[in-house]
Amino acid sequence: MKEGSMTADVEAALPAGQGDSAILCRDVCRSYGKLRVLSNLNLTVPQGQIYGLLGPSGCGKTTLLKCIVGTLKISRGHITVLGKPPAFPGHEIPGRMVGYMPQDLALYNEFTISDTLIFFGRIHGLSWKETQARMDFLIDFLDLPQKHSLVRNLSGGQRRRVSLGAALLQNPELLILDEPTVGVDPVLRAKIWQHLVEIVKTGKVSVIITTHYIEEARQANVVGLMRNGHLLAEAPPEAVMKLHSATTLEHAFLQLCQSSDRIDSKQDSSPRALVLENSQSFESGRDESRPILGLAPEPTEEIPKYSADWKVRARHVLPKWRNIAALTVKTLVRMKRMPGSLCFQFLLPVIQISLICLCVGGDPKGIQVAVVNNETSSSSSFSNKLLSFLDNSSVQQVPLSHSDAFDGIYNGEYWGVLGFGKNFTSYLTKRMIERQVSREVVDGGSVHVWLDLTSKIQIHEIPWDFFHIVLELMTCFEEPIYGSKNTDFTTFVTPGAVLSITFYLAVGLTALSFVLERKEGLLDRCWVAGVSSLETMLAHLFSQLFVISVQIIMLLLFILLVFKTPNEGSLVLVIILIVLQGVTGISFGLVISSAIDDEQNANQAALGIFYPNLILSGIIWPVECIPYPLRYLSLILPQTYASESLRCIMYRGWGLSRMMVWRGFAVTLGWNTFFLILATVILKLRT
Ligand SMILES: Nc1ncnc2c1ncn2[C@@H]1O[C@H](COP(=O)(O)OP(=O)(O)OP(=O)(O)O)[C@@H](O)[C@H]1O
Repeated sequence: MKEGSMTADVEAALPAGQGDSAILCRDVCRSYGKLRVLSNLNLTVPQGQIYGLLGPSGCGKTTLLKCIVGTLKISRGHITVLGKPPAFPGHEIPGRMVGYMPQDLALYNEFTISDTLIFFGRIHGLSWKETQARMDFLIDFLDLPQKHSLVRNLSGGQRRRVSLGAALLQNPELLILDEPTVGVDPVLRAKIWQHLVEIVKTGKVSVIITTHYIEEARQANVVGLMRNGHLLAEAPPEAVMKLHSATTLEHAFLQLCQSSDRIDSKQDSSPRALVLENSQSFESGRDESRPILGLAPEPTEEIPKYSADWKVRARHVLPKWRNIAALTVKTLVRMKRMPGSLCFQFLLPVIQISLICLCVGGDPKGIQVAVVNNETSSSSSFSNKLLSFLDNSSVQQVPLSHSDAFDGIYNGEYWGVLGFGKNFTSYLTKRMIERQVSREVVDGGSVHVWLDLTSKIQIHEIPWDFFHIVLELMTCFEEPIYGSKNTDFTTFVTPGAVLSITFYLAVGLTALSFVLERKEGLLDRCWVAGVSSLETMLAHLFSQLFVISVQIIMLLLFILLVFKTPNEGSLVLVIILIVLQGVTGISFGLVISSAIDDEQNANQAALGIFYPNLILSGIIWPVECIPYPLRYLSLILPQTYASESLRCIMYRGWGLSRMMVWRGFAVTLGWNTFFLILATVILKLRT
């Protein structure tokens, strides 16, 4: 009887019907994999009231709040927030209508307090004047330090207050605060509650707040006790205490939990007992979705149908430049606050290309070769003439006796031994004059070469020099059609290396961007403020474009002016192709960043593709040398045709009318579009 009248009290205290509710959750279910966190949950937040959501750690409060603001999708049921489901086209939830303070601090550490508030002000479309006025109020109200203080230098409690300030900034109609009073001193805690009580008085603002300090929730108009993913009670705090004759809210909740445990154990142990209990107690055999205390959803409650015309839907999908600008400025401000890292990013490509130009493709120097010359030392002897042809900057000739030369090569002192017989000149002359000579003449008129072939690159230079001499004697090289006679390996490698450096630095710049922001709750916070996945992508693209533009300018200055790499073609085409490759790198980094949650895995993914891509793209060795099945793979990679295209522009002076040139641009643009769409879709699917 007592309980029956109490339920009536509760019903009178709570507004009924959807029209009066700020938030309605009906039969809401949400799981993480196999873990069911919200189970047929029903919750009603009355309009213009404070709703205290209480419950033990891990019961699903944060998950519920994320579903309410639309950053998590529910697997069943429906949620209405301020009249429409979250993320419904044209609805400003997520957006300006909701102020969300997540449990994580979700603040940019490199920002000052004023940067933080200006950033959120921009996203909410506040004017400069409005933002400044609200900032002054919040700094005073939340007792914050000077507005130019960096967030990373604030104490834990101060950071929480900045986070609360960001949620209150735009005077939202709905405030969702996940443990705003943790780490806040009792005086300020009281002040925050007083502020919440004041703002709901107008009847236009509704608040849902979670807290671990159960007693402070007595100031809420309604409290909801959550346990195991559903609500045990939903009623004004006084009603909850009265029902359990408790003097404190904490005590009342303890009793509710115990009643709930008793029911659960009875249900588990005996299905028969359940039937018996059903007729005796209002608690037993209870439908999980119905709270022990409070309003249960009306069985006849209808789910309204919502619709939006195509213009609203289109506007909802299209990116807002205001948000892109705010996010781009945010990234640039963060970069400015890390000058060391920015300088490193600008210098790294120059260091890399310089190392490639200096260390790859040059001629070997100072290779020690033992020379055993058994001919007389006359300068007219063929052996001495041949030896004088050897490039002495590459090969350092060490005249030795036969035994010393072989001892030296066995001890690793020399890379080879060149031997000339006693009668080398006369035998060689005979070989040249006579058509048929004996084996002895052939042998005596030959240069004998013994090599240590463990270092191929150096030793190949020795027979190459002889080969070269013969070639020079026998061949008449006309002027080359493309390139120069002095073309070396560095010239071949440089265009591909420039593209590859630009691509990988861009991957490195972006691969961690979402990973860290997601981990710190910054992505969620921005989404609740109304930023879309596409806007996040585009903003990252634009801000990173600034970095890669500086990198590309420095790279080009170095390769063209310092290392004198030839460029016969249009510099504009060269720049466009390199920038587009940088964009490919950024968009690939965004794919990694949106698909992977963990820094280590994101780093591994970025590093893992580096080497195979470098080898397969024909950057350090021509594609024509790659075995066939792998060659097909090579051709679809983003840098294979692009490197070829850049070489054609720079060394052949070709333009876009040539297939080998436009093909590189087309493939690069194709990859850019694919990666950007993929990253946006992944990011959207993962919220
Ligand atoms: N991203 C996630 N992936 C898998 N499980 C998760 C994830 N987020 C939360 N959970 C699990 O869901 C359950 C509810 O978590 P939630 O953060 O909603 O609890 P809570 O009531 O807010 O806890 P607290 O008061 O400690 O913040 C926990 O068991 C948690 O481990």
